[in-house]
Amino acid sequence: FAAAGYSTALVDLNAEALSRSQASIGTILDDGVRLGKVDADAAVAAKGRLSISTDLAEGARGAALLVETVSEQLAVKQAVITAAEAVLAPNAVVATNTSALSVTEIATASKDPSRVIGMHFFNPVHKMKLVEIVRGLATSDETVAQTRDYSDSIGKTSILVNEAPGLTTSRMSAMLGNEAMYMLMEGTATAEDIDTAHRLGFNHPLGPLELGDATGWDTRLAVLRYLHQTLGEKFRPCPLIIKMVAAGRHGRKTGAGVYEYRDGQKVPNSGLKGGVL
Ligand SMILES: NC(=O)c1ccc[n+]([C@@H]2O[C@H](COP(=O)([O-])OP(=O)(O)OC[C@H]3O[C@@H](n4cnc5c(N)ncnc54)[C@H](O)[C@@H]3O)[C@@H](O)[C@H]2O)c1
Repeated sequence: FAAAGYSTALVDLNAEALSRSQASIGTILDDGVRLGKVDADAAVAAKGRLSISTDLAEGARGAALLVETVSEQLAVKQAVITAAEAVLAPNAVVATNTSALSVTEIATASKDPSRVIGMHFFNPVHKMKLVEIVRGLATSDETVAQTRDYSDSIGKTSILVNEAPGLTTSRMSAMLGNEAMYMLMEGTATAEDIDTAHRLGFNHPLGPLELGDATGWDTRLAVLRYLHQTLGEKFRPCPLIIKMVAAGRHGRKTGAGVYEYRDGQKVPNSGLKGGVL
């Protein structure tokens, strides 16, 4: 937002997280200048437009747009929205970056739920073009249009999702990862070949098994269980995922998932063998 010309306030209760964020945004802009993607003066101006604060009332005062990205807990998000609304500009758009919570439910904390909407960004945010805009039950057409304009103005491509479990991206990604694990479990192909098939056959930057290792199969399993509960049988978690999580093979972060990792690097030919059940 700061790079696109908006006066931007970054708010967090944790002062250390705030300084780290400000420093990392500075590094991203400096790298952009070095790579010739960002004009040097524009980078200086963007840094100048970014302020940090541990005080929500100070950071949000008079703002036309709030994008809350606090911890993925309903009560925390609702409390932030209630507090921010006391100081935001009249008719401000209140956006939530939630990945899995209900925008409709978050909006019940607002004095005007028609102004509340989902604005779901993807990591790393400065590189990833997509924003999923999520319409809750009460979100107005005007709020959708304003949010689309904000998204366009920062150079993102937005899609509109009528609130549903897993939106579009998490739902498809969960299905793909689950199916890949069923194939591995059945011995259809090796882990390496299943990932290669997706990278070379579909031009996916990562195969579904290495992506699951990066995301963490514990997180994946939680998402699948939620989708199974809300959307039905087709999302039943693959038994191999349940087994791997029980064994502590959560992925990169535990040093092993479908593959093994040494010093953060994938060990060649370390994929779980097919037909393991
Ligand atoms: N991590 C991702 O890749 C990703 C991608 C898309 C969306 N999201 C969503 O973004 C949100 C944040 O995700 P995260 O992974 O950064 O979470 P996180 O828990 O790592 O960080 C949350 C931050 O919120 C701060 N915070 C908590 N309560 C606060 C309060 N009352 N006021 C101000 N700051 C407060 C914390 O200090 C912390 O810095 C979640 O809703 C998540 O679903 C995350």
